[in-house]
Amino acid sequence: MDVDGAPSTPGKWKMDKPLHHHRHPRLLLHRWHLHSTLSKLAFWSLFALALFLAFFLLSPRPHASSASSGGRRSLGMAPWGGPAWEKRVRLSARVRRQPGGKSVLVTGAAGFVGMHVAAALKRRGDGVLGLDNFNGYYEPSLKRARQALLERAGVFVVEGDINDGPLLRKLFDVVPFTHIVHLAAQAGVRHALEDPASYVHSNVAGLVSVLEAAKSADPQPAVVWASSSSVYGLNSHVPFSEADRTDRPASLYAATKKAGEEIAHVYNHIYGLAITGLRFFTVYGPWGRPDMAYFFFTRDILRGKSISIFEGPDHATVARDFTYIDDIVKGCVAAVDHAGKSTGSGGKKRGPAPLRIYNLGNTSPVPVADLVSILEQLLKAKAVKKFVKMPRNGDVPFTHANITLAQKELGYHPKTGLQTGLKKFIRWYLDYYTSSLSKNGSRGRSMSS
Ligand SMILES: O=C(O)[C@H]1O[C@H](OP(=O)(O)OP(=O)(O)OC[C@H]2O[C@@H](n3ccc(=O)[nH]c3=O)[C@H](O)[C@@H]2O)[C@H](O)[C@@H](O)[C@@H]1O
Repeated sequence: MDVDGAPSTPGKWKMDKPLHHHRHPRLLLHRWHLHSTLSKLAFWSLFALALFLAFFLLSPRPHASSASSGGRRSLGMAPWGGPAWEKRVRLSARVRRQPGGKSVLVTGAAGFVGMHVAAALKRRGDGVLGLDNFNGYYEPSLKRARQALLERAGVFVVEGDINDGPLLRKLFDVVPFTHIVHLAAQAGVRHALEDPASYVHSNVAGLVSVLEAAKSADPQPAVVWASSSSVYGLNSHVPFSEADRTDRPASLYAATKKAGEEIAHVYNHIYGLAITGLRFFTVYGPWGRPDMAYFFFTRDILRGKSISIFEGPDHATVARDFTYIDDIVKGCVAAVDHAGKSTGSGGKKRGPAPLRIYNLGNTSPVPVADLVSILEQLLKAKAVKKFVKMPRNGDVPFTHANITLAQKELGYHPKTGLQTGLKKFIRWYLDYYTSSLSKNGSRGRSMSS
């Protein structure tokens, strides 16, 4: 027998196929050749199909975070590399203000927090390079508008994915970054029910990819990255302090952020990377994320569409420690300045390096119903409200940050109350979407936060 199971001699074929015994032997020989050829063809076609499928199944998935996956060509991403591209990368990352100026890679730079942090670092004279995969989790046009704003400020946002190891290595070949501010992630608590894999892809695999690049770089950068208040999960000890339990996440999103904190421990322990995790508490403000409640409540109130306000058992209010973007940016910049130094080189640890976690919240939780009242007042429009029992979707009933540690070690002092912060958001929202509608190409002219 040969590989496709065809008999090795025509005679044998003839014996195995008595129905053909009356046919001429040459005809039988011809038929056998034909059969053998077809069988081989079928075998190799199947083999090629299997290879093709395996390639697609094993390739990194093209979605997630404001920056995540290999396959940049299949994503239609701009190709990277080449002298002109390297020159742009170098120029963007060049420190303008010495001494003490930093050269920072900001992942998720076309995201909400990423754009604000990249702009703030650039403003003070640091060299800043952005990285973002511009995925379609929400309005890509909003991400492009943020990118345009950063480009005008002198920040080049490389279109690429945090899971693209060769790209990250290339960036570190071109620029010896002193810091990475890693903000690329698959955000949103409730969306994890619909696309769980995207959370693992961006928040677990993507983080590992970034830390791999950081640990191999020489010199190693210090890393500051976004964890989340959601890691407190079912913790009921208020206000939430960094010492509280975080082993009872209520959503897959929270679980991936918690996993990130453990992964950070590993890279600090084995490779001497200085790593600071920041637990953000419901960040809001101009250029925000359309998947967040304050944002889509605004849109729906203006359209006269009903909004659902979640309630706990016995109509208990659901509350969040809403934190204004400018306060968060100050916390991130301070975390960069206090990040300490990684001690390793060439993938080897040379000594202990700092590993820290800080809450960045506002310390004054506000019920969601009150958030809606403020929006109504600012928009001068009545919301069509539906009070509904909080679905089992990963949301937790309340968050409340204890920020003592960040106050003490980072000098973090949030200043903006919800009323003031939402006023700035609404001003931006109306400006952005009005100029978007008028299509005069001038939207997002200024940073309104
Ligand atoms: O602080 C955090 O760690 C997290 O903050 C937000 O998550 P969340 O606080 O759930 O923010 P929203 O999705 O804007 O929800 C705000 C509040 O509105 C409530 N809500 C949401 C949606 C809705 O239709 N109705 C409603 O009452 C939620 O239960 C929640 O209490 C972000 O979406 C996460 O990416 C981030 O990590």
